[in-house]
Amino acid sequence: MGDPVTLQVERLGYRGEGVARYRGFTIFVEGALPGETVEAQITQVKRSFAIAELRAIVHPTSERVVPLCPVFDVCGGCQLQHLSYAAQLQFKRQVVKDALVRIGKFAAEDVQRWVQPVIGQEEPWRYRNKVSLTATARAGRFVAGFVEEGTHEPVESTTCLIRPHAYDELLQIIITQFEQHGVRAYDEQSQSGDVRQLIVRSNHKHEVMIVILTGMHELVHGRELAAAWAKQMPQGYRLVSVIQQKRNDGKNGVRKRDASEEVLYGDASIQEQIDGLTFRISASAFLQVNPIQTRILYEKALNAAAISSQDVVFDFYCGVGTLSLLAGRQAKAVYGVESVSAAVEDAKFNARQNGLTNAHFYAGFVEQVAPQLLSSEVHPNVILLDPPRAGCGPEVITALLQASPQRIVYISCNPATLARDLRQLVDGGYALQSVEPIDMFPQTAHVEVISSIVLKK
Ligand SMILES: C[S@@+](CC[C@H](N)C(=O)[O-])C[C@H]1O[C@@H](n2cnc3c(N)ncnc32)[C@H](O)[C@@H]1O
Repeated sequence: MGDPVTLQVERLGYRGEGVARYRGFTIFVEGALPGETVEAQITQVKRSFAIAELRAIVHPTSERVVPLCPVFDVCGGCQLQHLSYAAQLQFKRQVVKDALVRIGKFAAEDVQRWVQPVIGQEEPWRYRNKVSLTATARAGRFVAGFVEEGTHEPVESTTCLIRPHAYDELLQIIITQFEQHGVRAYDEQSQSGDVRQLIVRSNHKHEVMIVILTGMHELVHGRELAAAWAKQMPQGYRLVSVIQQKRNDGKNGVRKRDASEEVLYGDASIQEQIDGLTFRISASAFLQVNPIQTRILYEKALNAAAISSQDVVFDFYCGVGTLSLLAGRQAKAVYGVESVSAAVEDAKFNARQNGLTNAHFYAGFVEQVAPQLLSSEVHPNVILLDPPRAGCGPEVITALLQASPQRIVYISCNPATLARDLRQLVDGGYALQSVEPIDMFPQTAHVEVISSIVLKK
């Protein structure tokens, strides 16, 4: 503890930190890159690993680049801005391969064959269509930003290179008006103040939704502020919705589900177009955050699913029905399941507004709905899975194995849980055909993966 050490960095850990060996210990050094010799100081020692703080780079790698963001060192939003984009993509492919070998226990030669190169983004900056910023009161000021890694503290910055340029001006307008009207950011210490989170989302037409997350109380001046923002939008942008989401934080900070929503301006939702279909998205509903890569993600997923007009498709974890309806254009029928009830209402509305009468949506947890749906008389040939980071879990996989569809396309944002679930599917009689990683989150350590799985004859 406290020792200064010189380390040879061997690889990147899955969170993008440099990994080195020192006296039998694995040492994680944030900011260090593979192939580098660095000086670091040990700051935490655990049983089998230690954490060290980077002090100096003795020999940098040729893949090191200067991070463009002024707060890259502290902000938890990006982890890889110091690594060339080509090397970021190689790293992400390796993360997927490692998870399949270590967690999925698949043979390295098979994994090498299955895992394709990562599909990168031509312009890997300013790609997000949504930001969720944590708000805090700091020296009497309203601060909102991505949090510092491992803390709840937002990092203050006037810009962010993974969100649209116009958001800089937009957020400045919102925050200035909050300050002028005495709307305060929530202060954890005194447990007072109004705004806990600020969410901005926009679509390809540059229509904007602002969501203000507060406690259960009324937001004083909320409607006036929203109307004022509508008149001050950055050039080319139009405000279409301002929502106050009220949440009651239960004991020990556990968030109770008795949230309510109030429309302070415009509509309760925003619309987005994907591949010729129009989707309504409510404030609490999920939408992929990188619209350019999403089109590729869906195209690859649908190719892997190879849906014909005879196929019955189940889309588990379906959000507002984006993939379900794209699949529904080709299928005999599609059935979507999603836990956020507002998203399910959006999905039903989206089926109607796109004239797709063969799509059906159910609200509930896949763990509970899937076994019922799969034991009913509707038999799926194709199942699409797109779970959150936790993956599907054993009950869902067991229900899938019993239903035995011919094809499963599993979209995952977490290679570790994907590898765990794939192992169960393969042991249950499926064969893994291909694993296509796609970079939905350039500059971060996250990677999205599309896996194609077929029932063995
Ligand atoms: C990664 S998103 C995918 C959504 C959709 N496929 C898309 O591309 O927009 C995962 C979705 O699963 C929902 N979800 C999370 N846990 C769930 C569960 N246990 N059962 C049903 N839906 C769940 C989330 O609300 C979210 O909409």
